[in-house]
Amino acid sequence: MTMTLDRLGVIGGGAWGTAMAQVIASDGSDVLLWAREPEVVAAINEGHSNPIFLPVLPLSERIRATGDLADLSDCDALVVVVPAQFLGAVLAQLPRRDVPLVLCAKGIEAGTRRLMSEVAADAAPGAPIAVLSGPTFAHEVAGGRPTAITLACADEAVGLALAERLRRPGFRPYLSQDVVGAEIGGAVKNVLAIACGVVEGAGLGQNARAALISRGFAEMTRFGLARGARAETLAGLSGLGDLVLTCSSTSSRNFSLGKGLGEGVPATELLRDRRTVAEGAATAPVLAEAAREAGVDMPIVDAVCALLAGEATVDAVVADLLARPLKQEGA
Ligand SMILES: NC(=O)c1ccc[n+]([C@@H]2O[C@H](COP(=O)([O-])OP(=O)(O)OC[C@H]3O[C@@H](n4cnc5c(N)ncnc54)[C@H](O)[C@@H]3O)[C@@H](O)[C@H]2O)c1
Ligand SMILES: O=P(O)(O)OC[C@H](O)CO
Repeated sequence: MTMTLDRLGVIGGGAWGTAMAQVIASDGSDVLLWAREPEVVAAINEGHSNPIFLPVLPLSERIRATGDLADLSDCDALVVVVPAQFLGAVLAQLPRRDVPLVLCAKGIEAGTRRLMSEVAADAAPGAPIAVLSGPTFAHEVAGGRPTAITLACADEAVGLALAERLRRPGFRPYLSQDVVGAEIGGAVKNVLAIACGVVEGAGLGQNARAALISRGFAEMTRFGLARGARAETLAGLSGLGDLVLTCSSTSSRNFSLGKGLGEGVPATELLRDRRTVAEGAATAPVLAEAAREAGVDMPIVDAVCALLAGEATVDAVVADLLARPLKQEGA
């Protein structure tokens, strides 16, 4: 069976939705993007730009924006780039829920602890589901810089068709059938990026950052394996690759949030009135709950939760992490 994937739609006009629309349009394809904010719709249609979420870059004239989800009803597949905590509400409003959905949010739903594929399967039971995740700062991707990413889909043929449709000279998807693994890598790395930002903000040094990336990856792996992920997915682009990226740069909103915490600014202040998303802040407490439920030890994630909740100082969480009982590195 060949799949028709001519008309692609993008749901979400933030930085990553806009960058994905730019990727799709880069071979001359028309793409329709749904944005929640009327000013984003107007800026894309009238000025071919998105000064709110992806400033500076001129966008392709092939991108057309709409504020009405019904306009996407004749799309053959939808790239869904709504932040994790809003995915369920937006998918519930989709006029058509049987076309492939390519999920791009990196997070776990608060309250329900559902992964994004579980949210989508509940909202759109007939839709083939894929996850697109990896080390991909939106401004670099939109600017055409070389990028590799994981495209995970349980149905190998659907995954291949989507990857063929989305690949571009500078944008290379790697295929996987491990949807859960790709999702867990993206969700957990955001929380660990906050921790690395704390290390930077508090001036704890580069040894501490490397230790945190390495021990954070051990936490990601323990949790992922407990949830049925494959080790090679966690060590791939959507896991370790994205962890390294976001733990190394203030281009990461999660890292920047952590940097503020490390400088002593309360989370309430850092998160107040922001328009851009730092997914790790919402995912951290729900990830910690899910880990406890699965009997998985995630001390760095617990430390991030304590800092976000204002329940501990940086000095105290660092001292606690270093004073834990000695253990085997692989345990
Ligand atoms: N920015 C990146 O470089 C990047 C790269 C890969 C993946 N992602 C992931 O993509 C997802 C979207 O991030 P982004 O960077 O595009 O967002 P962003 O921070 O640029 O913009 C915030 C987005 O949230 C939306 N939003 C706010 N309130 C909403 C509501 N009530 N209902 C629905 N939508 C609402 C806004 O419309 C906007 O699209 C996140 O899960 C993020 O982790 C981002
Ligand atoms: O800015 P962040 O921290 O949301 O990271 C963006 C992407 O997830 C990087 O792959």
